[in-house]
Amino acid sequence: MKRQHDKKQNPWLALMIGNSRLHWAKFNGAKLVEAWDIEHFGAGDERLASGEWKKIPLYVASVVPSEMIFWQNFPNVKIINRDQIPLKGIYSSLGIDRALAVLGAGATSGWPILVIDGGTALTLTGADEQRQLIGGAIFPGLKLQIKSLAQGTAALPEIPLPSQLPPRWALDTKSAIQSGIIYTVMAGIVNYMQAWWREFPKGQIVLTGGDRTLLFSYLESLFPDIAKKVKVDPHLIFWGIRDLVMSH
Ligand SMILES: Nc1ncnc2c1ncn2[C@@H]1O[C@H](COP(=O)(O)OP(=O)(O)O)[C@@H](O)[C@H]1O
Ligand SMILES: CC(C)(COP(=O)(O)O)[C@@H](O)C(=O)NCCC(=O)O
Ligand SMILES: [K+]
Repeated sequence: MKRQHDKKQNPWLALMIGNSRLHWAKFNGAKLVEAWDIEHFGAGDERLASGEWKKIPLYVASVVPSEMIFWQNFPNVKIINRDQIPLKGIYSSLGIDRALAVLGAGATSGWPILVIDGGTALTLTGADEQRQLIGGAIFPGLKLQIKSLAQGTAALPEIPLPSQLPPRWALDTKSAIQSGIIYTVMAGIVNYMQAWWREFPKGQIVLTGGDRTLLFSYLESLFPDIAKKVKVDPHLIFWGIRDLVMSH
């Protein structure tokens, strides 16, 4: 990527296209000034239509290939792809969001680093001190698990996620779904965390994604000592993009 702006304070935009939402950030140089999420195919951001915003460099990464077609033609767009990510051992189909989040987490918290991204899918992605991808795991995110039960059964409704840990032993359908999804997800995540710390005792763990706050509050209730060692950062992907933009 060629540097488009010599002055350290110049504005630029970052867009991460996820499977549920578009994640936007505006930077002045290395400083993030604003971040916001918008729906796919929802009301667009009217600022983008303004002439001023069209002059600002826009760095786009996407895990939804069909959405990239629209943004490719946007003025001043730089597409971010896997070849630009300074991590070793990246496999050819690794999600660019996972690669950027690990890069951003390592750049801000240090290495080895494990990122747990509670997005549409829940992903775990680790890298060691040599910035070598260790690997990770993918499973359905909280909302997707709820939706899949509602879609695949006759009697199960699509229920909301509680902001606090629900009771484990449920006596109604809504609570039973909440319990089943939340306790199994948390047990699974903690199992991965413990395996991570066995292999990398000084390794960092950072939670991100749309469900980060919920996941962290469940973690604090269930495993307070583990929660103390885990960070939460909504902007890991943007720190990864910043790392690429500022180093070129
Ligand atoms: N306003 C919202 N719209 C959609 N999902 C949301 C919202 N607020 C929180 N979430 C949660 O965020 C998760 C999606 O995370 P997000 O990081 O936006 O996904 P992606 O990066 O895959 O687009 C869902 O599981 C959902 O529970
Ligand atoms: C696993 C993902 C669907 C997660 O996407 P998200 O939930 O953030 O929208 C995405 O990172 C992806 O499409 N990955 C490709 C497969 C892989 O990473 O191995
Ligand atoms: K994500």
